[in-house]
Amino acid sequence: MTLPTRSHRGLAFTTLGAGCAQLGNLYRAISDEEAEATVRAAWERGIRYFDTAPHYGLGLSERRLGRALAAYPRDEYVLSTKVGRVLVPSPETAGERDLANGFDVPADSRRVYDLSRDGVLRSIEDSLERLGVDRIDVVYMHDPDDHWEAASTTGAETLVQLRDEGVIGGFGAGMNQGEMLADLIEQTDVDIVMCAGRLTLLEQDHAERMLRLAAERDVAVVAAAVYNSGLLSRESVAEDATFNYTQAPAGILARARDIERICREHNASLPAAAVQFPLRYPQVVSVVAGMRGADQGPRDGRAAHCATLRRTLACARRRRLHQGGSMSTITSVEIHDLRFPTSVTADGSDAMNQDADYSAAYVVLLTDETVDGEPLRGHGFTFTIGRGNELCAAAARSYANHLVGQDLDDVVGDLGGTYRLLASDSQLRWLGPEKGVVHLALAAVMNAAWDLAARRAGKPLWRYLVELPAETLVDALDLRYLSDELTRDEAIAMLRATAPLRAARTAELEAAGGYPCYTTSAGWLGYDDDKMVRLLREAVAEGYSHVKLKVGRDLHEDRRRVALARAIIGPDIKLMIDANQMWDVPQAIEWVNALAEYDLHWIEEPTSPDDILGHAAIRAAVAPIGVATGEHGMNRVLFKQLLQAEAIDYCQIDSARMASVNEIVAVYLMAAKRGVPVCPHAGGVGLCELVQHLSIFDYIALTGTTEDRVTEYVDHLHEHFADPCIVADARYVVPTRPGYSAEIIEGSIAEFEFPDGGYWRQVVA
Ligand SMILES: C[C@H](O)[C@@H](O)[C@@H](O)[C@H](O)C(=O)O
Repeated sequence: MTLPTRSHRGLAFTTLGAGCAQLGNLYRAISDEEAEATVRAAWERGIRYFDTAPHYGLGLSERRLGRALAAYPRDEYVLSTKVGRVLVPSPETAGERDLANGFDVPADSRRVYDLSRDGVLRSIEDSLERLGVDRIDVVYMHDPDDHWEAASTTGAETLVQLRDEGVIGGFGAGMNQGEMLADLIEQTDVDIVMCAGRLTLLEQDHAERMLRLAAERDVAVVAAAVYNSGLLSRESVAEDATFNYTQAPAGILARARDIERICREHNASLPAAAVQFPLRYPQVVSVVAGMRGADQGPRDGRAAHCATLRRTLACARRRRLHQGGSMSTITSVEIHDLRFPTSVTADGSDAMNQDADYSAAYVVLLTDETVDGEPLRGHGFTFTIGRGNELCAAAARSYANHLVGQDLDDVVGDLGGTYRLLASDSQLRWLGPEKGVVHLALAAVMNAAWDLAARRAGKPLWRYLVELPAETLVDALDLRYLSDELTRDEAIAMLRATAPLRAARTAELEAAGGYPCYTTSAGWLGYDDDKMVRLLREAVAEGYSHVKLKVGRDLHEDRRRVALARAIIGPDIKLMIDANQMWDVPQAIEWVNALAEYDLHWIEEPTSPDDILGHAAIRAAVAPIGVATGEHGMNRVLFKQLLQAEAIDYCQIDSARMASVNEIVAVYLMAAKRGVPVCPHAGGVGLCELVQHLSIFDYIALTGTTEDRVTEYVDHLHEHFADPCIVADARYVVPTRPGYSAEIIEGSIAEFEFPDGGYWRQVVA
């Protein structure tokens, strides 16, 4: 089995390559057997890219590597060597050792720098012979720092010719600097460059231009000396470690320790992170690391989630540039498992969920910034109904930890990047993907990130979204897997089209008293008739035009309750029913039609939330009663299909199940394109606080209408929020305070934290 490969111009490089200077007795002599065992161990580890040079031990490395590789099929590995230093016999020094150049070999030849046509041809001919092969895949000009003229003319021209003749697969240069490599990419026809010690955890500045040009010109990059000659090669940075071949200066040691700490916080090994780091650049095809002995050399090992690590390290670097000064970061995260005992009073009860304790896996992102003297924080949560909330809390911690230590500008200035950083965690993703506990947890963390962004901007979330440029908002969205339904350009065009209308729409909505809502508060299945009737009467008095009842346990009972409700609310108020996934498709059709005489507006969640075609079948069979679903819609792809299959009349996104604005606005756009009203789900703790922002955004930035649109409202638990939603005259009053209205007050956390909050301790006692 080989390590993963990255291909470039027909050559498949394993992402880890073996640097073979040690085979030439670098610093100390090794035996031929040891050399062979080293190569064998690399092969067994899956390495299929080997790099050598005449310079390494005056040809010894090439000879040993050639002998060891003869055991393997030539087509199965990539081989590179170098030109520039031509070896010429030196009988006068034959009795000495080559230690001045770092190699413990007899100095029976010497190096003459020569990138003339003859020099290059001779060097390659000798290398072919020493390696015992008939072709070399890649030839690098070796350290041409002082030989620009020859490298860019005769050197490059000769190698182009050899490439055309098929003697070599491709060519480039290998150097300890980025600038000249960039110049070579710009001015010659190189295929690949090897950059040593300048594209590492500690150093990237000198590689920036090279990387940019390599991307533009489709030139591959190999990173070498990624430990900066020792400093990053051990789990802990040693006091006497070397940096680029000399004793590491104090400043460099401090930076390396900084990185060591960050690695530790991300549960990553420092050497593994050093090897992984350059591979984050798509231009990099391989990291070449030195090998010695069968048991040594680089291992893929325990690497961090690299995207996180990379961002964190970039942040650490910027912090140093700011000299510890003005930069703000996410300093820590708090996670709370909050459970409110709603099952005691049957609030929230339905046919499927009879004893819901409305719960929140609540996330607070803490920063070292203040706004008007108050600490800036981001608050978010996902909603569950009790048991299992601890799983969401644990998963939320796994995600939120990625953000700790990150620059606030990075996190809130690029919420698309932040989302991708978390959603693409290559290990957590496996637990979904994009569904279940991990996705709920992602929703909690991203809700907190959006809250943070809006608070920092000093705007309520709806306004923050409305005022974002179309491209910026679209770049924050997750449009992956949606392009067959909605392209980036379409999304931008839709948002741009409403830009001139937004100010007027905002004023209209405010003048109208806010966004219309319906109430479910009277309709919980565990309420007796008296309570239902009382609450329905209150709803009518408060001006609701729509109310919803839970159904689905007993048809006989449902007929009785629905008839009673209709009698109380009269003929004009729209009545919706909600079965919370109780039925199979035929049963749903039968049951709904048996209640149809009570003039129903929609049937919600008639069957499995995943059954797209089932919803379509029900819709066809119960029309004109509409079909609504979505509170258990796991992700944007499910909504895409519900829309494509024309399976729903009302789209009920859930603000704490899909991964926040990044996913939800994508669904809003798809629904708007198809003309399907979005009527968000909000039967839970805190969901009303969130969805008001989304509905208002929908009105102002997308649809401009409230026709046939109502957002759910349930009158529970708002007292626990620092900025509770306000509903008056059956409308969500447009919120004005900064953020996503997601903050839960300290006292409620102390009381309802599970299992140690005041309330729960008392229950257990
Ligand atoms: C268990 C919950 O209260 C659900 O019944 C609730 O979310 C409901 O489905 C709704 O539509 O509000």
